[in-house]
Amino acid sequence: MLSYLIRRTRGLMTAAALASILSGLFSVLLIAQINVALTSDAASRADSHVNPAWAFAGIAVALMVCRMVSTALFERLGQRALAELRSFVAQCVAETPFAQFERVGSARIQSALTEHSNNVAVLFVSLPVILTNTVIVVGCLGYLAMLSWQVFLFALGVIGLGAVGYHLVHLRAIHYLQDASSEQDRLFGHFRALTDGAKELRLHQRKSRVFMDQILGESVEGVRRLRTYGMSLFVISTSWGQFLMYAFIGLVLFVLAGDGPNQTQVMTGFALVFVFMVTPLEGLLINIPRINMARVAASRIDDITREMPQGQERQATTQTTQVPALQRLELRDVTHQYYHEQSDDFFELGPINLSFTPGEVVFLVGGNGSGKTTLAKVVVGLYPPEGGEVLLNGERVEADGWDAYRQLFSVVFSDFHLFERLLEAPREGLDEEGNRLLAKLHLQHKVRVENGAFTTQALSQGQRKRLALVVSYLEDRPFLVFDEWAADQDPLFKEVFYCEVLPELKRMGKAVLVITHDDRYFHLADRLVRLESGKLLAPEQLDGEQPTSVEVEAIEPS
Ligand SMILES: Nc1ncnc2c1ncn2[C@@H]1O[C@H](COP(=O)(O)OP(=O)(O)OP(=O)(O)O)[C@@H](O)[C@H]1O
Repeated sequence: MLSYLIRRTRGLMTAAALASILSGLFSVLLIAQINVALTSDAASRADSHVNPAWAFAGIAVALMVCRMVSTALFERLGQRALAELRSFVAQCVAETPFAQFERVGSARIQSALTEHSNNVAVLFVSLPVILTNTVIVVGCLGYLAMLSWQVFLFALGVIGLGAVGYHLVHLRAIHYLQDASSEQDRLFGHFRALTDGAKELRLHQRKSRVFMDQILGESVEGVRRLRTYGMSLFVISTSWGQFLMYAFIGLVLFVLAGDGPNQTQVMTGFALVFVFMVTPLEGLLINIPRINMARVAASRIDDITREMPQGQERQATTQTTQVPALQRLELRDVTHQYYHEQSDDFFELGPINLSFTPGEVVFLVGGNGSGKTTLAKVVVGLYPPEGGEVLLNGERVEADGWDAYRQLFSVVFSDFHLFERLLEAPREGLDEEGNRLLAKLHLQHKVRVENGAFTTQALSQGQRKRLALVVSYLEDRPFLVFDEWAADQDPLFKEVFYCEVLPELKRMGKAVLVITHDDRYFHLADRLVRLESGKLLAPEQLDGEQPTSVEVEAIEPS
């Protein structure tokens, strides 16, 4: 992921790196200039071709410009990286098969979109510091080599010793940071429970306490502890590096210095360069951990996006597929399986044999957990069948055809989501048509459609479901699916739904699949199919008996 981002921004990155390196070089030149000014006498200053004051001023201005350019460019790169990462993860989420999306889970996705992406972007803020400071440290060492090669070799030895210690501690620190990232993914799930379960938590003191202290609290604490361990190790290695630095200065000044000629000049040069080098070295030691944090975050994003393969879903966001015509839709021996990790067992749907035709209203009934919603997801192509096949107008839907296939359907799931805007392509009269439907569902005084958006969504759950019904009407797809739509409607609207809306959809030639428990209205179905433990019951077994997987044919209204 990091190398991908760096590749994507190669031009800007090279310019920013160049500016950082130049600013490091100018810093070293500046210190050399100061040292010359401090240690040279008036005669040699007069001999010099360039006025030292002007040279100093020129270098200082060049340094300022390079610093400004490098920081501004890297800041820009950081924001661009953040935007690219977020778009990339969002794209993966939008394009991955739905079952895969469910397996990854929204908590990890949230974590990737926020915290991990931020940590990667921080890298770009740290990079100029690291580059500039590396050049300063290397430049200062070079300058030291010019002053005294013995001291230079000694300095290299000390830096080598520091690097080994630093590296060993880092490996351990990264291990802690990786554990902290995994815990943080779980923490995002708890944050979601904190907001989604706001009502339940307020109603139950004990539940709230256990959740806050043991679940959320322990997770927050876990992230804190692991991050603290990791970062403390970084601090230890940073302090170790600083100690070595001062030990080195002490040894050079008080042990290695000796009493040679020009000793004061050499000593002044050493002291000046050392003191000048301390801050960049500290900057390096502080910013290197950020690179590691960014690496850990990037590898988490890699893991998450790798688990969301793209491919057959790709067309979803890159092109608009024509809604195919519907003459007949058939499921042949279709199966789908859920694996439950905790209990190590499976829920098996099917084999299912079922067909649908336009202008037909099919009711799907069955007990809780019998697999109705799962079957609806299979019918609409959210779960392409693991076994068996789906035939659209007599032709098998192939792996690359699912995205086009899904465009047949408009669904109101029981856990539906209402987007703020009506996202289907704007068309003539969309607002008027929407407002007509709102009036039909007695919502005209609460909400209106204006410029392709609902004026409010602050409505009751039942009212919001009516809005979702309006949306699916407006989408005008050939096949509509309602998952327990009427469950939270009052009797008046149940009546409107079953006795007006469904017959109207039938008249319009739509195929309709209605998941329902409203046995009062079962007689209105053209066909009733019943699921039990993932299997369709044969029509003659509707009053009980053994489930089998057979084609379910029309049941005459009783
Ligand atoms: N995303 C999922 N991952 C794993 N198992 C699931 C998932 N969704 C549903 N299941 C399992 O599949 C079975 C059928 O669930 P499904 O939601 O299809 O039933 P349903 O008939 O619609 O139930 P209800 O009437 O309560 O809505 C359940 O036992 C459930 O545990």
